[in-house]
Amino acid sequence: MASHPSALEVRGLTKRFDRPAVDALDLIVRSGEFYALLGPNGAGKTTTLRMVAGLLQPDAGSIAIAGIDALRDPVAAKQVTAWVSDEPMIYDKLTPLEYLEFVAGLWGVDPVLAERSARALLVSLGLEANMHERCEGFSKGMRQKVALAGALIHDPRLIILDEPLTGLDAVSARHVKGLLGERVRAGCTVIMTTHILEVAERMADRIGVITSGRLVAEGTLAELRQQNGRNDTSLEDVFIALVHSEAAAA
Ligand SMILES: Nc1ncnc2c1ncn2[C@@H]1O[C@H](COP(=O)(O)OP(=O)(O)OP(=O)(O)O)[C@@H](O)[C@H]1O
Repeated sequence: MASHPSALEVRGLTKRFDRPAVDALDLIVRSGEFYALLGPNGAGKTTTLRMVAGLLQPDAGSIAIAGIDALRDPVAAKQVTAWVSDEPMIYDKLTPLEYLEFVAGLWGVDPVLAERSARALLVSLGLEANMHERCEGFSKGMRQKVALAGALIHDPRLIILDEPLTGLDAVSARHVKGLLGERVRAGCTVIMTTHILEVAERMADRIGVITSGRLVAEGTLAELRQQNGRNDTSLEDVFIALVHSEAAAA
């Protein structure tokens, strides 16, 4: 995957419910970058990512993950992709270690390697002390971290996260950010939605802004500022200006 220039290439992606949620969206995320997908509530971020992750069938368009046609070959695409939703689903009766070993087994990861990776993931997410406790007593934040570890256990090259930091305390958020930063430095690609603009500002190589199912701005923070003639303002100011101007144009 590292050899393919784009980790994700979406063309004309469209999904309609009672009205268009994603509207002929074109989006390219380069291999090895940390890409933050921003947008107001209902902009179409989750719908886009659910289609990319193979959980929702598009009405039209194409999705290529590291050059793999994800609509024609969803299994190959999923093999290199992690999906972390904002509603973590884990097995309550298992301990985190058992859960990770179970997920690794589904992916066919060698058991010795799986146990080593599982322990390393749980340690880096601050769950070392809870490794052998059943997940049923865990808080939402702890469950979120177990779900994240489960999504990373098969060593995916493209990591897609929908609001991964919501509900996490400062220490847990730091663990998650640290882990994602590490993965990017190791050559993985991260695509993340967030309403925490400060995180996008600090972590993202590039930022895309979606409103009404379309990409309305994209670039580094410096480029977004420049495009908006706001050279010394925060991402929050740029974001609000963008969303206002799109709403006014609609
Ligand atoms: N299963 C569904 N059935 C009907 N409408 C849906 C469904 N899922 C999403 N939508 C609609 O599609 C639009 C885009 O929703 P989506 O969840 O993708 O937005 P979002 O950008 O992720 O928003 P948020 O920031 O609030 O999570 C919204 O109008 C939403 O109501």
